[in-house]
Amino acid sequence: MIALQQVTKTFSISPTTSFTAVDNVSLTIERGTMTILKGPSGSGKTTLLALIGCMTRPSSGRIMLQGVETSFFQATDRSEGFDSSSLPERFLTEIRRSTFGFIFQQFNLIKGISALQNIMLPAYPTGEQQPVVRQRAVELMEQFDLLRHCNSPVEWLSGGELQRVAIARALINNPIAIIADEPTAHLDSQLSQAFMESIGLLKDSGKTVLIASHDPIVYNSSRADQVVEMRDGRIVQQEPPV
Ligand SMILES: Nc1ncnc2c1ncn2[C@@H]1O[C@H](COP(=O)(O)OP(=O)(O)OP(=O)(O)O)[C@@H](O)[C@H]1O
Repeated sequence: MIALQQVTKTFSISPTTSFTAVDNVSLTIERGTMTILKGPSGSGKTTLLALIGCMTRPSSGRIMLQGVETSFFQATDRSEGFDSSSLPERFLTEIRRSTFGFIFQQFNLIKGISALQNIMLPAYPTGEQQPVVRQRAVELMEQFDLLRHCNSPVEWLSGGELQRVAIARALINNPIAIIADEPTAHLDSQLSQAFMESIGLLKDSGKTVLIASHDPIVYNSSRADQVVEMRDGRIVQQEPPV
């Protein structure tokens, strides 16, 4: 479903110097599987997630997303898929919205608005009818046992509830894939386990899951299908081996 071919991302850090955060990475992620990126701080995990999630463009190499069901996609020869590294910006944005749901470190929920409104937020730019989005958000709140907090400002919620709001928000546009960056960084081990259980259920429902983490609870999880270890922007080990 997701294939990276010799992807490199280089940042200019001054007029004369550049830094290569992701260096010649080739990786295949099958649909409906869970892939964990592990590695020390600065090894390029977040940058690789951003590349896969169409949030930034590679300096070189190709990123292919196949079988993504958007109208744009359907108008294209599906057997060839998309090379997201060569698409114009607005198509990238559309693909990002319809393909990926994002869970960030510290969850990035907006204080002062309700849990329900937080969950609905990623759907606003799609122009979908509000009552339809609201109904879907309510259903997600029910699924994640959050209904009684529908109208609570998120600052009233516990750590576990915030985590479930973040997962529900990532699902509001019914994405094919979930991308999570260090989702357990601020959770105790019990909540981290709970997170992996929830995310494992999403995998069981057919979602592709991609997580960057240096938490052993995540990368040692029995739910992972593939663990990719990074160092200095490169893949240094992959389980199972390719
Ligand atoms: N926009 C940028 N400009 C310059 N350097 C960057 C930029 N973004 C990331 N980097 C550098 O690229 C390297 C990889 O960063 P990245 O955030 O991908 O690592 P990481 O493995 O996710 O680290 P952590 O586990 O600490 O989040 C780091 O040295 C970082 O400073």
